[in-house]
Amino acid sequence: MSKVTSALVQLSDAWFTRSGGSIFSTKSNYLKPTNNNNGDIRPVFSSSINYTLNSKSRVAVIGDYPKTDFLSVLTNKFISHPINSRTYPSSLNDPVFKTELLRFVNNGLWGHGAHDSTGGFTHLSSRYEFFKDYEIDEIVENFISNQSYNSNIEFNKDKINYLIKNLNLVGLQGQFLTTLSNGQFRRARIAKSLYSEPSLLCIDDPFLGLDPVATKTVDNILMKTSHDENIKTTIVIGLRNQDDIPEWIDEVVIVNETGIVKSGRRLDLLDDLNSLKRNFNEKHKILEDRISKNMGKIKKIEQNNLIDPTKSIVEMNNTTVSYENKPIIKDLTWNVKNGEKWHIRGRNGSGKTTLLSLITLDHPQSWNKSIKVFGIERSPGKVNYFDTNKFIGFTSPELHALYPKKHTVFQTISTGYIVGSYIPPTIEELGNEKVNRINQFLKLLEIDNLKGFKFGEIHVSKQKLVLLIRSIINNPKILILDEALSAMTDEDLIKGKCLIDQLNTTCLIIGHVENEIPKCNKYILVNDAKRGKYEIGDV
Ligand SMILES: Nc1ncnc2c1ncn2[C@@H]1O[C@H](COP(=O)(O)OP(=O)(O)OP(=O)(O)O)[C@@H](O)[C@H]1O
Repeated sequence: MSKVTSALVQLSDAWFTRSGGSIFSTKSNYLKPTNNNNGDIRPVFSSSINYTLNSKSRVAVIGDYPKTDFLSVLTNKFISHPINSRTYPSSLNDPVFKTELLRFVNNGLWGHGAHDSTGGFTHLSSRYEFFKDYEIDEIVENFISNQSYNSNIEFNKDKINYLIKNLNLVGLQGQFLTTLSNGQFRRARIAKSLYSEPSLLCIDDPFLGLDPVATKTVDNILMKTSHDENIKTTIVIGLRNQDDIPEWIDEVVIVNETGIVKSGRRLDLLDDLNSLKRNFNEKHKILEDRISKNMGKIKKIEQNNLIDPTKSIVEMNNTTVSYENKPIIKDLTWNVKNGEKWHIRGRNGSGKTTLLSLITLDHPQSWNKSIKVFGIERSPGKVNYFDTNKFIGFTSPELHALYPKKHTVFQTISTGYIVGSYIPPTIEELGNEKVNRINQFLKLLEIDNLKGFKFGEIHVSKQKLVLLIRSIINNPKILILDEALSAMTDEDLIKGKCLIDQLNTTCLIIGHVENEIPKCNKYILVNDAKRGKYEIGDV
């Protein structure tokens, strides 16, 4: 019994549903939930769960998307059946007991618009200000300490300085939140969660979209917090089967759709963890073969996309972009030829997204005569937003977070035919040819069964696949993929990569994780430590 006293979460023969339903008898003879395909009342896992999470234990939950479900179970997001099969210590009645789930991708189920699933805000750089539907901006330091909304709460300057230093946010404290890069914003969100010291903090994919240095930084602070007995927060992280598990993790819980497959000390389960990775690699290979064969058919759809490889598509000639006199892009001379596939490299905050937003005219400083896109100089009268973007396909974390969740998958893809609007055209407006093309892509990627589902109702990974199809549906001359394949499941990732590999469109690709990057033949390294010096080469 002594363990129970240190238990933070206790699951005893517990079943879970995403929302309330009447599948359980209200009497004591509780019924096993039926898999009746009836929306939310299906159980989250197909078997019951027994598990104890002890206070200050260092745990990683490993699995494909069920790991997110398991973290949701721990943080009280799902309903337990019977109700008392999940218990927290008596301190649950204590107002300071708090659980939090931090996620970096919004699946649209728990949040809308610029709000994300944890009630924070979705990163929305100034480059995409036109997406904003209400004012969300605030200073980084206030965001972390929650000052903007409650200036009466105690402000612990030492703690904030410690977090800012240890999450490498020095110099950014006074910057507006919406101006942070993706990686900077994710670190700020981790700082905010750590600042509020919840009793239990579950972080799903804590290293998502981080460069190797930032990954180490985040790893370090999570390790320190986990070991520091003066900080009451217990940290649980969610990782995919193929991810490396940090050494400071003592305990792992391997999950799949059925529930817990195995749990125990990390060092005792090394064989199981290695076999998960091996399976992942083998499955990856088999899937790659199958999908790439299937994807060959895309060539047929794309055959009229003839390309002259000698033609320049993007030219920058000594281009400079500055924020408050601080250059982010400095004297850049860059030439992208038709059909080339570029990997845009560089650390978080180095300026990769800024660079690409110059091309789409999303950046206020894109009207710069040193830039030519499709051979046309950037000056008012010569180019306009709509004509330029007619030929550019685009997907990014910002677009994903803010994309309306209420349209069907088919409608979502159909908006790829329209520049600057997210209102889907009618079938009549689309016409047969476009309707067929959408259907062909849905079929090739084996997601035609999702066609009528609402975008917000499908899994995050499938949402990313849908946005990828949306970005290529109008046969773009330039395809901009900003972290397009991150946070995808194994199978969807391979599908996404194979799809991009088959296209002969010019591609500009941002991605930090090697296996999430489609084949590229060129790269440019944006180096924030050496502004004005760019490494450009063949891959
Ligand atoms: N309006 C602004 N004022 C000041 N700094 C800004 C502004 N907008 C962006 N920045 C800074 O410009 C830099 C480049 O941001 P950008 O989003 O292009 O980086 P990135 O390389 O794409 O990063 P990540 O890999 O994290 O997505 C960042 O350091 C960011 O804080």
